[in-house]
Amino acid sequence: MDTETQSAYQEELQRLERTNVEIDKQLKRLRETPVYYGPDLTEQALEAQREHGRHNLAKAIDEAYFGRLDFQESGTASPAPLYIGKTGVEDERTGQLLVIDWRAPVASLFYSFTGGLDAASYDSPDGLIEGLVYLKRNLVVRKQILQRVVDTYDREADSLAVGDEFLLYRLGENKDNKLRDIVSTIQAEQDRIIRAAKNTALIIQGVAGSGKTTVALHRLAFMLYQYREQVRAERMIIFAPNSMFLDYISGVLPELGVGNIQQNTFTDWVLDVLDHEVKLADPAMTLQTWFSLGSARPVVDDNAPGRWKGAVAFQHAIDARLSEFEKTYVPSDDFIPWEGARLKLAMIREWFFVENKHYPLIKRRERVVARIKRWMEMQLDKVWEQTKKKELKKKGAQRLRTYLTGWPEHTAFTFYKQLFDGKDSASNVPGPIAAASLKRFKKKEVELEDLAPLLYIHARLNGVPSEQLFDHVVIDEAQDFSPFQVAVLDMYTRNHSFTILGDLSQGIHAYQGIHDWKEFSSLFEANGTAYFELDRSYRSTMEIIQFANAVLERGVDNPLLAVPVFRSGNKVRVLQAAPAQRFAQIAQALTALESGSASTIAVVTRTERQAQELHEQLTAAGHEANLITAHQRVYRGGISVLPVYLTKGLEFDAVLLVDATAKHYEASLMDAKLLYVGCTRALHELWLLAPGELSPLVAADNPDIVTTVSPF
Ligand SMILES: Nc1ncnc2c1ncn2[C@@H]1O[C@H](COP(=O)(O)OP(=O)(O)OP(=O)(O)O)[C@@H](O)[C@H]1O
Repeated sequence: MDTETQSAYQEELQRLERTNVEIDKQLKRLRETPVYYGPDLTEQALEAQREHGRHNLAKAIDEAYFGRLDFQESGTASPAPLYIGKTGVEDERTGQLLVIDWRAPVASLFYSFTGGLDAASYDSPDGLIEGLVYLKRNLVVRKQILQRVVDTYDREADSLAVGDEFLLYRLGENKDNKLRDIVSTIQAEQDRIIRAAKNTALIIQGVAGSGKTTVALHRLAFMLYQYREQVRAERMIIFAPNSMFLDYISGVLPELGVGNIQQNTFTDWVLDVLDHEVKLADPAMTLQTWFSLGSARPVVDDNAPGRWKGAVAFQHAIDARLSEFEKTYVPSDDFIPWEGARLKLAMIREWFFVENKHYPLIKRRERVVARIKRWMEMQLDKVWEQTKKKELKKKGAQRLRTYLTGWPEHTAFTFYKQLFDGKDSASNVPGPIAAASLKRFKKKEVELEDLAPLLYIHARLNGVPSEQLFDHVVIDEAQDFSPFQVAVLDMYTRNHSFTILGDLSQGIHAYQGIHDWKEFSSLFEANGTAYFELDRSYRSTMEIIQFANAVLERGVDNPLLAVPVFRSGNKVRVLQAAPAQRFAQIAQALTALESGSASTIAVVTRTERQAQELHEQLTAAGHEANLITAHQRVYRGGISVLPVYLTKGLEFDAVLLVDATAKHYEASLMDAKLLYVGCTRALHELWLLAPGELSPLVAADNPDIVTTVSPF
């Protein structure tokens, strides 16, 4: 350590000790205060405050803060150090802020400031505050101990740019089985998204590893801080592609001190709302079909069932059918409960179409039927003779039952099925889709692409109760969502408040997902949506990113390429072998990677069946590995064997991509995206094995980033 670093370290050590003592003192006092369980409302509110304090201080006690920014606000005499942490801490005696919550307006300077001598500014509740930044310092504190002090900007120093040194140190670390928070190194372009206004449908196109998932989770934590009066955690939701992915990201929000946010898949959420009236066909079968090899794979175009049923045009067809249905829903006759009593059709229509117009269809029916019953009661009141009255009452009830058979009580599913029976010209469902759908519906089974239309019909028939409305919705891997899915989610979301994120280059579910973000933005008012692009990739080394970019360039027209953060590592290894050597080569490569420093390793196959077979072989050969299939709910880390399409969203220290051959990855758009997804999962090491002719998507001829030399 040079003298300057030494003195900075000493200074920070003393300051940290003072802060730790204060946090300790406050936490001790709060823990010693008996918990109030009584009925007094004021006491209850005070107890809630104390509990909040206990929770926050317990978080702050190990790691009080991670950053320092010296800022001189215009009009003040000297710079003041601001310490930024995961939660704010106040000196009880002086009221001075010892630690500033990373979500507070002033803390945004720590992230948005990118260097230079010019004035910096941030938005505060009192307007724009301007001033000069003198120092930006990163601090690593673990269990109250100061481990590292790194100055990333110093006004007095030679270089005035904010340095990447600390970021690179964090990116170079190994990963375990959970995604982590990034509060100490949020980048300026990510911070803009995290702090974007609430009532907007935010659409984010971000390259692989650009931090989309991480940023979305931080955005939720920010919203709960900034808009605490308007949003509740339990009314916010994250939609992710599968349960294993949800498990993988489940650590971030608690690390940020946020609990109770719903995390779900679109499928499970819809099935719940529909009260499990239908069940989903095994998604593993769907995946196996769409990810089968070469010519076995069905054609992906706008007539693929997912694209067709996910289109806004289908929503409009359903709208037309619902309007038609509404017009003809009410029976066409007067209601005659018994001779001598007649309820005119005009009256029933008046109740249905005028008086209850604002209710959803099923509710309207319920209200009108209740009204008819009340009308019958009134007619019966006019009859004095009790036996007669009883007889008429029975008859009336019977006739009402018959009358209502012409007025069926539809569920979303019974209504939806009709669209496919060929009698309905408005829906115009292509023959093959209708036939396949009806076959499934007989078993009360539906596919993923049926869920949005079903929920839409459900909402139109029954309305959306206010307790089912979300305050904010995050859709991760949104390129795999259809416009219809987003449109129906919008019905369940207050103020169109969305964070929609994904990467078109990773659109491997093109048979159901979008091809352009405009398919989503056109669903919202022009001034209610904002679009961001993230093109820097933080996950992988420079070599891996350049290699993966080359894969994309070979298979995709005008690809969105990732810009690597300058973190250099080992070259990507591309090793060829004879087909007969396949397993021996995989086993040797895995053993070599296991002996390195990687904590998490993925062995990536092209299909699920290959993953199962390889897992068996590896286990028999003594490797301890977890097989990941479409049904997996928990991600365990260590060595995972999985098909390439299930690696989406995950990351591993090392990736061993087997079967990188021409047979498994053709020169096609879909295969290029698949291979790109597989390659971009690697943080530090990427190895590709090709037992046979090398895939035309793989460029092994750039010696700066690729080696073909076998280490074994
Ligand atoms: N500002 C940052 N500081 C440190 N690490 C970061 C930062 N941004 C992203 N990362 C890291 O980069 C990796 C990728 O992040 P994340 O999974 O959120 O990206 P993504 O865009 O959702 O990726 P993909 O689309 O490829 O699944 C994670 O390990 C994350 O911790």
